[in-house]
Amino acid sequence: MKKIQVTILTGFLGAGKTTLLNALLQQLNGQNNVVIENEFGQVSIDGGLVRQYSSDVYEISNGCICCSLDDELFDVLTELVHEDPVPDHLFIEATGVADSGSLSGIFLRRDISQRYELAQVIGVVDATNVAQRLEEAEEVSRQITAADLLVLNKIQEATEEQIAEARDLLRQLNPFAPVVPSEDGRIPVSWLETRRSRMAFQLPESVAAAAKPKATSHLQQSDISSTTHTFDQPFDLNQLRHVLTVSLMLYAKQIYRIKGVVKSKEDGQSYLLQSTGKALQITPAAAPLSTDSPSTLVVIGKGLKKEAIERLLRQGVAR
Ligand SMILES: Nc1nc2c(ncn2[C@@H]2O[C@H](COP(=O)(O)OP(=O)(O)OP(=O)(O)O)[C@@H](O)[C@H]2O)c(=O)[nH]1
Repeated sequence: MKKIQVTILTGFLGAGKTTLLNALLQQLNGQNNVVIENEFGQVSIDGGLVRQYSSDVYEISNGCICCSLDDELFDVLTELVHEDPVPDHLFIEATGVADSGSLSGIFLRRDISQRYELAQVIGVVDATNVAQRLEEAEEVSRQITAADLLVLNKIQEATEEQIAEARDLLRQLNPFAPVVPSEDGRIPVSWLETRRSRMAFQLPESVAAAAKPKATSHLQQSDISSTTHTFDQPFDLNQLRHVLTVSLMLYAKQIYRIKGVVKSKEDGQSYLLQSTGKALQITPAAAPLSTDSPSTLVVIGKGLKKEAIERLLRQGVAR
């Protein structure tokens, strides 16, 4: 029986996993691919973005699938093998703080490995900030170490020194994985061809240990958290941009990521808002994103205080 090929995308918050996934799906257009989107916040934003390129998207929000191995992920994996036709390829976008070792471990369990083959773990790295992120968040080195292929993304934004330093760090942490540079997640689709993940050769005992549901999730141990903010009133986008640009400079060590949809007072349209580090993008939403409120923003970082962030965002609401 032909097994479903699995590619796991890991990488820290905002490194470019969704961008890479969309770039790959565009190139694979017409193939029978399925996507599982796992997001850190309570509200899924990426699912809507990926759905532009794949109709078969399963969303698992509010929790890491590497921590809830017995729940939603298993349900989806069980459902997929009953699809007709059975998908050829499953892409899983892990959350930015996922433990890729545990996630890969699931595909080595005997019941799962009968129908699925872990082809590759792709680690996405932001060339402009990987050195800093390695110091700030312990998840980053684990994600890099567990990858079969490392995509060094955003190289057009990075200096030559940053790229050289990033390459050195990646080589030290993971000498096995080829490093592919990319702009906006674009890599040749040939990198997906017939591979078998290095993780697929782990010893059965270590696999079983890795894939065991843990009493406490690593998110409970991590000091990274998310807050979700919904607004019925539209925003003054210039004002919001100003407030956020200043805040991202001031709180660069606390706010890792903001993403969501905001409605503009000026033209009544919805805009996609994304920040990674100090970089902020507000662009027209290409497709309607299914959020319950006209504006929904998810903020991810360390030591976040919901009320303070809410006050800050409200400064961007149109008067
Ligand atoms: N300038 C620039 N921006 C990029 C590039 N690749 C991705 N981005 C932007 O970086 C932001 C984060 O990209 P995503 O693909 O959503 O990152 P992610 O890793 O999926 O993020 P999370 O799911 O939140 O962990 C978005 O605003 C992208 O448009 C790039 O090569 N250059």
